[in-house]
Amino acid sequence: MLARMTPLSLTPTFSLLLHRHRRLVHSSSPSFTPVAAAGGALLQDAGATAAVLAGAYCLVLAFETLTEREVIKQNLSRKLVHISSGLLFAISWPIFSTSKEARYFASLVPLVNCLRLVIYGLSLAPDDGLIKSVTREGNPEELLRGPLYYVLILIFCSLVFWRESPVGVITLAMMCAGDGVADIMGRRFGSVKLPYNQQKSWVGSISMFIFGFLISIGYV
Ligand SMILES: Nc1ccn([C@@H]2O[C@H](COP(=O)(O)OP(=O)(O)OP(=O)(O)O)[C@@H](O)[C@H]2O)c(=O)n1
Ligand SMILES: C/C(=C\CO)CCC[C@H](C)CCC[C@H](C)CCCC(C)C
Repeated sequence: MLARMTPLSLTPTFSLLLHRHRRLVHSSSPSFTPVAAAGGALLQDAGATAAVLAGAYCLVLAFETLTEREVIKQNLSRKLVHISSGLLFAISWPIFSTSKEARYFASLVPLVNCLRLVIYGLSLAPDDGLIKSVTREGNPEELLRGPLYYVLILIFCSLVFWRESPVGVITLAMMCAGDGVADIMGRRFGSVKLPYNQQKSWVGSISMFIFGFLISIGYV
């Protein structure tokens, strides 16, 4: 089934962006050279990395603030960061250039967040806000489990699959939307548990597949 899917880079949205980008580069510079194009791509990727890094920082900060002001509970904040950060990260991929290096620039965003989690997870520096918004019980060591594995998967998907294969975005859709919604629905309506795992419910598991599938279709 995957083999028959249109590669992400060739879907209408992506090819339109690519076409516009090429037209812009050619029309704005009559003396167009490959060196100028490479410089343009580098600049575009550096700008996109800075913008997505700022977006990631603001997203975590927004949830820190909401949790600190007790607008939402810590557990809900953690799940909402879980659902939104990976999905928004994948949505940001088209703003990177079509160069070979673009995926390395994009993966800098989860890499920086990975370093952040390691630094605060090992308590090398304090960051109560981050701990409140992305952990379950408020222990710094928790940053080194779920959140750290999460950003490692973001790095892996951007480096290995990038926009060339739908496998990366499907993985992210299942991990972010599927797993996140399973938690929210399962806790609320999941009284009937799976026979082989009393921690998971039928409602949670079915919601995971439905939401993961729907978001995957949206991306592909
Ligand atoms: N298939 C699932 C998955 C989750 N849940 C509900 O969601 C809670 C949290 O599940 P999960 O996200 O898998 O576990 P966490 O320990 O929170 O793991 P993570 O760090 O990945 O969020 C479970 O206790 C359960 O109530 C469920 O009912 N059915
Ligand atoms: C709470 C989490 C997992 C546990 O289930 C997720 C932790 C997420 C990180 C702390 C922040 C990750 C940010 C992303 C790399 C980039 C988001 C970019 C976007 C444009 C907002």
